[in-house]
Amino acid sequence: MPERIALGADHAGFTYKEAIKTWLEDRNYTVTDFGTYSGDSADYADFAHPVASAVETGQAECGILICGSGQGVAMTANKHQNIRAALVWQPAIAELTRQHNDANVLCLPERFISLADALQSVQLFLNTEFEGGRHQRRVGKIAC
Ligand SMILES: O=C(CO)[C@H](O)[C@H](O)[C@H](O)COP(=O)(O)O
Repeated sequence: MPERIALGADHAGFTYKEAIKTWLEDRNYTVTDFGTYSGDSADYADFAHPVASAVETGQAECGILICGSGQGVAMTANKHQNIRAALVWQPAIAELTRQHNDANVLCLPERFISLADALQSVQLFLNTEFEGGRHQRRVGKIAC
């Protein structure tokens, strides 16, 4: 299970990023926080690229990104090779995207998910194994 987590958000994900960071640190995860560091308006790509790069290079074992809808950070992170960034809007999807997609970046929409569901999604994302098997074959076909 991952221990080193890269974290990032724009202004619309800042509040949940801070809550998720506290949740992770309370559980002894090693967190690298790539910002943003306030609620001032910011551009999601400026945080999604560094998080995706950290996962790509192995600095972090997985990433968590938050913006208003989750879409901007997911689109940005998925531009990176070997990144499978999953937009998650309820906890069951977090579990499923680990089991079936071997997702390595969790993308959350702060404006459309409760904090309780976001934290439960983080917990499931970090503690669910990839099932492999037929899913490994399918994941292998994603990269182009
Ligand atoms: O990428 C997004 C939308 O697809 C994110 O939700 C952003 O956080 C959002 O666009 C920010 O919007 P704002 O009006 O600048 O607060």
